[in-house]
Amino acid sequence: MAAPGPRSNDPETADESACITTIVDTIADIVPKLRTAFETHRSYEGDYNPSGEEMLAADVYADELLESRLGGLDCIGTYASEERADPIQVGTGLSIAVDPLDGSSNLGSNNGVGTIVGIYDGDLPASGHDLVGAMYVLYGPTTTAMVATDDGVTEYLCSDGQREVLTPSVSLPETGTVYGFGGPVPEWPSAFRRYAMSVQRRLKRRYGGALVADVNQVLSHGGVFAYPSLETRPSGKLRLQFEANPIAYIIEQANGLSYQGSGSVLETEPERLHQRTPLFVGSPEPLAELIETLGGKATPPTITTRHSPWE
Ligand SMILES: O=P(O)(O)OC[C@H]1O[C@](O)(COP(=O)(O)O)[C@@H](O)[C@@H]1O
Ligand SMILES: [Mg+2]
Ligand SMILES: [Mg+2]
Repeated sequence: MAAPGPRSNDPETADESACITTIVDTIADIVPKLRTAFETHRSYEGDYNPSGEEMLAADVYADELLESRLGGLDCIGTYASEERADPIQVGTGLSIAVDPLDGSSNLGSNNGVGTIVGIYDGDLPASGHDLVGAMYVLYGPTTTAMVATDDGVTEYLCSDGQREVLTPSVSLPETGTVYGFGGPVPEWPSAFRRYAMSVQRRLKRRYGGALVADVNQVLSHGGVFAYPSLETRPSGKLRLQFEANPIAYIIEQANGLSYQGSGSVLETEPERLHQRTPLFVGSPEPLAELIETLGGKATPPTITTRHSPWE
């Protein structure tokens, strides 16, 4: 068995734990407002975000509401969002990187969308190893929140501005039953295509076009999510700071694995705030097979977890 990864996420301090709790409570409180905005902010505004994507009115609304409420917390020093070119200083404390509305293109078709928050102890762009916590909200038939700290992953039901525990300790099964792969098949790298042909014989296809909703399927049933590099997107589509790092942290804290082509997503060198990365996350067995197929060496999660699948 290969040695564990070179670095681990430092356990968060009592202040960081308190800050994470306040962030989660604040987001639970604004969920009803966000859901209402999804009904009334459905048009494209003609403005483009730093990744060159046209923003929905709901993208802008969610970003402004999250900036005002999270940026107003005493424990937050920096607010950054995929909708803004640069981070903004809002005080002293932790840095948060937010995808205010993930899966925006699903709003018009009334499919699942989400919000992703990475909570870093360090200046942005930061390493995944600077994460002290991460969460996502999934706006589906019900609204749920998946919250990861170095104590593990807890799922909450968000209702009427409150949250209640739904799953106290989320842990991925060794193999699972679903897969979701993004991007046009003809543009996949040949090694990934070989892997996909193999996996689809054993797992059920679950792909809906919103990272949070697709990853939540994997966390619920076990399996694998992938958005690989493409011919037209050699660095992949998903953003490291706002999407890949927080999702990889949640998955690894739930005893799964993440990979980006040469190692754990959390090992990726942060170069630019809006840099993109290939993203592979999921249960240990399908991820180990994927890593080997892509020419890598499956190693244990890079963050120490209480229930490491490698013990
Ligand atoms: O439309 P595609 O190529 O399937 O890409 C889907 C991916 O793009 C995204 O919608 C990008 O996120 P945003 O909507 O926040 O820009 C992801 O949620 C999803 O995984
Ligand atoms: Mg997104
Ligand atoms: Mg978004």
